[in-house]
Amino acid sequence: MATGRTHRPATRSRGIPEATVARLPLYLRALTALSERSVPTVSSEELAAAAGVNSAKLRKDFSYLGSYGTRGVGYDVEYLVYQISRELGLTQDWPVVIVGIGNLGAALANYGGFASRGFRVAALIDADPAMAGKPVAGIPVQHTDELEAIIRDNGVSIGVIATPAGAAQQVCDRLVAAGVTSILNFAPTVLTVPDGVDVRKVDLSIELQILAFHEQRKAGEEAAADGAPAQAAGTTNSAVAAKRQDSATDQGPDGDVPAVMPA
Ligand SMILES: NC(=O)c1ccc[n+]([C@@H]2O[C@H](COP(=O)([O-])OP(=O)(O)OC[C@H]3O[C@@H](n4cnc5c(N)ncnc54)[C@H](O)[C@@H]3O)[C@@H](O)[C@H]2O)c1
Repeated sequence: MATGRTHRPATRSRGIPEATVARLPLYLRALTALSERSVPTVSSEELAAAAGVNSAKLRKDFSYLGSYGTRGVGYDVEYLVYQISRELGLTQDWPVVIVGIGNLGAALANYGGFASRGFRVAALIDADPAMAGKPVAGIPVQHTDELEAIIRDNGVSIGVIATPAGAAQQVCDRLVAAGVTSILNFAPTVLTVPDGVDVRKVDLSIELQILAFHEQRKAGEEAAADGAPAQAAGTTNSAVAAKRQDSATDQGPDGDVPAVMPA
């Protein structure tokens, strides 16, 4: 059914570049921590350091939001939290379904960080009939037979896939056909979706491979410093590492929106 991956312009319709959008959650996380400590204002340098972003880049990003701060005072923390939350669409409640309630799906269901950021776990869905009705994180698991009705009844637009890779495309197709337009995919496979559907892929093993690449390079540099012949850095992983510097990317090797930007 699906014919191609999502192609999105580098700039959103309201004129905010995708790279800026990808950094907004980093600012929000840092600002939320400041807000919890009742810090009223923050300088661009302090906030940039807390978010792990270059301060000139931060000022440029905030200019897209129309937020320029006050010279000598900095940015108003509460107002910036509100502004970024509004920009990210977090001032409204987003019902989310998780499909595949095994080790990972159950861990995600139990994660309190979704609700505190405006993502309500509306339903947990699994194909195993033995799991139907069993509560996970206080929510009874529902069978996949009910997937379409669950999406419709809860007005769900975001689906999380935590099934084995072999089932992920079929689950994705059903979610999309039922009306889901954003998918967070944890299964180690590339999903094919129609235009208008956004897919974000999370793969911790890719992150580990990138760390392995850096470990290998560090070992090579240390060996070179000790006078030994330098190890050929990244002979197996360099292509992956060069492409994937982010923790949650658009799926596919051509993912262009790093979620964690280099400083
Ligand atoms: N992205 C990451 O960093 C990361 C980390 C760990 C695991 N994973 C992946 O997440 C997935 C789940 O891992 P796990 O350890 O929880 O596996 P698991 O075997 O514990 O759970 C998988 C669950 O999916 C259900 N399921 C199977 N087919 C289904 C279908 N068609 N519809 C609905 N539910 C279905 C199973 O009944 C089971 O409950 C795997 O693809 C794994 O590779 C990704």
